[in-house]
Parts: sequence; structure tokens; C-alpha cells
Amino acid sequence: MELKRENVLIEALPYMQEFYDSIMVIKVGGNAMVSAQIMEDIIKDIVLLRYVGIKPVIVHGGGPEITEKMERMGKKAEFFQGLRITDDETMEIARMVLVGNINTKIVSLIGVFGGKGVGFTGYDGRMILGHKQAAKRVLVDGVETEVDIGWVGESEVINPEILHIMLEKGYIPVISPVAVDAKGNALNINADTVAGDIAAALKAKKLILMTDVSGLLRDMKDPNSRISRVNLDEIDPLIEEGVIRGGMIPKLKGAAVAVKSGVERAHIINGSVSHSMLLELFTDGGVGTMIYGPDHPLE
Ligand SMILES: Nc1ncnc2c1ncn2[C@@H]1O[C@H](COP(=O)(O)OP(=O)(O)O)[C@@H](O)[C@H]1O
Ligand SMILES: CC(=O)N[C@@H](CCC(=O)OP(=O)(O)O)C(=O)O
Repeated sequence: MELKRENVLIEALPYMQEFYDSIMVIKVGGNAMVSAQIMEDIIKDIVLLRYVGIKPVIVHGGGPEITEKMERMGKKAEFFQGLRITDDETMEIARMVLVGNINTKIVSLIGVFGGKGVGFTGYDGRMILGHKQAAKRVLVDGVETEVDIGWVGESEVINPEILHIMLEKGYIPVISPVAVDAKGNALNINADTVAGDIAAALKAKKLILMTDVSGLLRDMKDPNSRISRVNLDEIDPLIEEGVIRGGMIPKLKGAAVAVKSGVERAHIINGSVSHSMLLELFTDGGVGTMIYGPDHPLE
């Protein structure tokens, strides 16, 4: 039975009370931003959150657009366990797409819908200091070989001060997943990883990862095989079994970092379904995959 409109609104009240004044880190994946309409819907939802007293922080991706620009320039995009192999030229392209294009687009849309967005890279306010990831060891024809994945970074220090300042003043921070190392080299960090680290540093209430699938699927070919809840202890075995792979690896690892640091819940949801975030946050029936840990067990 469909709920009456007023019942839908009143069902939201306890959630609004619970989430009032709390920080939520929302990662918008490049795959979730498949169309201008979807992107507008996602940003509208985020502005709504701000107006009901939640403090959203956006971390955005843009993988598909980086790949498209690389291909247009005659370069082949290659990944290692969900991470883009990033040479000097790829780093330039990633910066252009993420900072120059996607970040400014999101900030301007927030303004269109009546919010106050402000764009950041990891360099701003020394927010994310990182280092290049060590070469990976892989077996090639049975021989252990090192693969350098280039300017792919991992964060060492997260300084969230500037984010707190902005949140207190009512701004919605929008973060591009690029950082610097101690020598000032630009680093490309997977946006899920950045979102997990930022959520941990802010001690956010929730981390929401928006992508293009309904959550973690046990069988990628079967959309009905969604795993609705994942305990921290289940993540590594699911990676070993090959259930979590490709782009899902940094998502679940980012979620694990956040939940281990006190974030109550992480959620992987389908951003390409309009207003899925509102359903997740403000209705009794959750959507997507929820990741939780021992500090905040299920009731
Ligand atoms: N078990 C799984 N369940 C769902 N998706 C999976 C799974 N394993 C790998 N994937 C892949 O992960 C993708 C989402 O990650 P990614 O492409 O990095 O998206 P985004 O740009 O939103 O971060 C899905 O589109 C799917 O192809
Ligand atoms: C190291 C690494 O993989 N960086 C990512 C950064 C963007 C990103 O994560 O975008 P999505 O969230 O849309 O996948 C990349 O170059 O694609």
C-alpha cells in the first residue's frame, strides 16, 4: 500500500531528529553522475539535507570522464585492483577533469539549488597530505614482479580543520580526490578512499557511497543478489572469495576505515536511481548495502 504524502513526511521526523547537526560524508561516483538530470537530483537532495540541519560534505569521483578524456587523447586507461595507473600525463588529465570540470560543476549546481558550495582539493588548507603508493607485487607467468602504478596516492595525514570551519558557517564543502606529497607532487587518490579517510577524520555520523549499482551484489549478473548488510569482519573474506572486486574494493575498504574510526554506518547506494539517498536516510526501509562494526552493532 502506498503511503499518503503526509505519512511519508511524518515518517521522516525521527530520522531528521536523529541526524540533526551531524556530519555526513557523501561520495558521488563518476558512474552515479551518468546524466545531467541525475547529477541535479543528487545535488538537490544534498542541499535538502543541509536545510534540515545535516552537515553534508561531498567527495566526488569522475573516473569515467577521466577515461573518456584519456581515450580522446589516444591514451589507454589501465587499472590495478580498481586504481587507475597514473603516469605524469594521466595525472594532468585527472586534475583537469576532477578539479577543473567536475568540482566546479558541483559547486555551481549547489548554488543553483540555493545552497552554498565551496570547492577544495586535498592541497587546500593542507587537508590531505599523502605519499605515492609502493609498487605492487604480482605474479606474471609464475614470477613475482613489481608493478609501479604511478602517481596513485594514499593519505598520510588528514587535517579537517578547514572543513569544520566551513560547516559551521553553513557551507557545503566539495572535495576533489587529489592530494600532494611532502615534495609537492600531485597524487591521484581513489575517491572512495578519500571519502573513507575524510569521514574518519571528521568522525562523521555516516558515510554514503553513491554508485551505479544497487549495492554489493553476491553475483554481479543477478541484480537481486544484493547483500544488504556487511559486518567489518566479512569484508576481507569477501575480497578473497572474489565477490568484492574492481571498483567495489576501494569502496568497501574506504567504508571499513570509516567504520573502524567510529563512523556509525557506511552505505553503498545506487545514485543513478533518483532520490535514493532520501529513501535511505529518511524512510524505514533501507536501500543498498550497509556496512557496520562492533562499536555500533545492529539492534
Ligand atoms: N560484487 C559486486 N557488486 C556490485 N558491483 C561490483 C561488484 N564487484 C565489482 N563491481 C563493480 O563496481 C562498480 C562500481 O564501482 P566504480 O566503477 O568504481 O563506480 P564509481 O565510479 O561509482 O565509484 C560496479 O559498476 C560494478 O561494475
Ligand atoms: C587512483 C584512482 O583510481 N583515482 C580515481 C579518482 C577518481 C575516482 O575515484 O572516480 P570514481 O569514484 O568515479 O571511480 C581515478 O583516476 O579514476
